Amino acid sequence: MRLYIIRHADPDYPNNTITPEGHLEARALAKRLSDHGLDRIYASPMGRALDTMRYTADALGMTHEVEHWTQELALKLEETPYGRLSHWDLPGEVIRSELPLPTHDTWKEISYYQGTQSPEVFEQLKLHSDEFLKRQGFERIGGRYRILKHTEDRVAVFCHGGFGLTWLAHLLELPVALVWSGFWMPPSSVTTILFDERSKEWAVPRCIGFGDVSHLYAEGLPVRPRGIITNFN
Ligand SMILES: O=C(O)[C@@H](CO)OP(=O)(O)O
Repeated sequence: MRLYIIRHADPDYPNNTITPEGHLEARALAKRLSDHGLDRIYASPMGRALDTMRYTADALGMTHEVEHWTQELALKLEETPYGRLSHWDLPGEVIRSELPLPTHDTWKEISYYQGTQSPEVFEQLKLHSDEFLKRQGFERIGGRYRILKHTEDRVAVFCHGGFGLTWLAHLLELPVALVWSGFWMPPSSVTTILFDERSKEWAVPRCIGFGDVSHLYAEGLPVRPRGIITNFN
C-alpha cells in the first residue's frame, strides 16, 4: 500500500477554505494524483482540506470519506519567548539545546511540553491511526504492522501540516519533537509512505517521498510559505 499524506492547499483560515492560489494548487495536485489513480480518498473535516480534496475526487470521479481524527491538532503554547506558537513551531534550537537529544519517549520532558496536552493528543492519534490502518489491512503490533491483507492500493488522506508531521512521527517511530522541528510540509504537498513488505507477515511504513510539490513546478506555481516560521523565501 502507498499512503499519501497530503497537506491542504494555500489556506484561507478566516473563511475555512483555500485561497484563489490554493485553488490553482489543488487543481495541479489533482492532475498529478490522477496519473496513477487512487483507490480510496479520505479527508479531514476542515474546509481547507475538503476544498483541496474535491479537485482530486472530481478528477477521478470518486467519493471521499471524512476522518475526523485527521483534523488539525489544537496544540498551542500560549507563552514562549517566541510568542504564541503551535507545538510544532517551537524552534529546533530549543528542541536541540540539551544533550542527550530527545528520544521517542523523552521528548515529553522538554520543559515547554510539560503539563501540556501534547503527550495525550499524541497517544490518541496513535490509537486512531492504528484503527485506520487496521481497516486498510495492517495491524500494528509493537513497532511493526502485521499484514492482514496484501494490497497495492493507493490511499490519499487530505489533512494538515501539524497533524501530518505528528502522524509521520508515529508511523516512522521517530521522536515527535524532532520531526516537528526537522520537517515542514508545504501547502498541497504529498508525502508518500510505502508499507514496505519484506516478508509475507510484516510491513513497516517507509517514507519514500516527503513534502513533494512537483505538481506545482509542473504548472509553474510557487511554493507558498504558509505555516512555516523561519527564513524561508
Ligand atoms: O495550524 C498550523 O499552524 C498549520 C500547520 O503549520 O496547520 P495547517 O496545515 O492546517 O495550515
